[in-house]
Amino acid sequence: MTRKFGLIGGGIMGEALLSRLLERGIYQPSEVIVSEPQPSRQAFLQQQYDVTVTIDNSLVFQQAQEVIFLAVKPQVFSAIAQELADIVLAEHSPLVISILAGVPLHHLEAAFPGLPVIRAMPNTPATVGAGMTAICLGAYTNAKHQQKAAEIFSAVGEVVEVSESLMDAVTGLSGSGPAYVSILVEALADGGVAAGLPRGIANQLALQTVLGTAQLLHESKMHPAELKDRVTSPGGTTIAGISQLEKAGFRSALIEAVKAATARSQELGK
Ligand SMILES: NC(=O)C1=CN([C@@H]2O[C@H](COP(=O)(O)OP(=O)(O)OC[C@H]3O[C@@H](n4cnc5c(N)ncnc54)[C@H](OP(=O)(O)O)[C@@H]3O)[C@@H](O)[C@H]2O)C=CC1
Ligand SMILES: O=C(O)[C@@H]1CCC=N1
Repeated sequence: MTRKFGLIGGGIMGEALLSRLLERGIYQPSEVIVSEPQPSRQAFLQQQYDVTVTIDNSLVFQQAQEVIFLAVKPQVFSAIAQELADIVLAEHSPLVISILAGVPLHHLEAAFPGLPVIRAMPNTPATVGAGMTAICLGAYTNAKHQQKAAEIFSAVGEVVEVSESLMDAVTGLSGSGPAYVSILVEALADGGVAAGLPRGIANQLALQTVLGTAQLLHESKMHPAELKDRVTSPGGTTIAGISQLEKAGFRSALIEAVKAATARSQELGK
């Protein structure tokens, strides 16, 4: 049986990628093997996607001819590297793609000697095809590997290539960003409830405001400051709200959040 795509770690991000790759026909279920330790998760992945699921990472490593996709927590990376250390791949040289926060190319390349490695940082909107992924290329990659990674991550959203020195900052911004934006949506809705709106309507207003604003910025290519100015009437409601945001350090809180997440990504790679 020829497997092309091996996924190590069938959790949130692994499944997000897998589901879109299958949906897009980039891989057929019979070409995919997934390793996952949790029995209930194994059963779910097998039933939902009709892929081969195993508990054995070495089987994935040995069988996947084209891509080994690492989607485990960074904290289990060294255990997996040890587990796979003695396996020699004689007949194929798969591209290893890692989405592990913080784990640098030189650690990945040491764990998979001689194999082409790409470090990537996607985000959870990948689940609905609206992801943002940054990739950086390892020393043993060529244009074909670059194209393969671009094909995989294009299936779940937009892709940019950056130098590795920027990957921790990418992680702090777009990798972690969906959590910050979710808090923003939740807090906006809470504000609406505080101002007297029923919860359901407040949630709908908050979500559509964030979605619509992002879409408008995206489609118009308008600078965010310009859109802010367009909303803000002299002596009006918006400037009253913005004054409060500035007083509470809203901008600074977001800047510091991205910096803290970047620093944590750097720590995870040590
Ligand atoms: N969540 C996010 O928004 C993003 C996450 N990432 C990165 O993606 C990676 C995965 O994150 P996420 O999907 O959120 O995490 P999850 O915990 O949802 O997924 C990890 C999966 O790996 C499984 N696993 C644990 N140990 C092993 C092992 N030894 N061999 C094989 N599988 C194993 C876990 O099983 P079990 O649950 O039983 O432990 C789990 O199903 C992380 O490195 C993270 O930094 C990158 C971008 C965004
Ligand atoms: O929180 C984390 O560590 C991962 C990496 C980016 C998003 N989630």
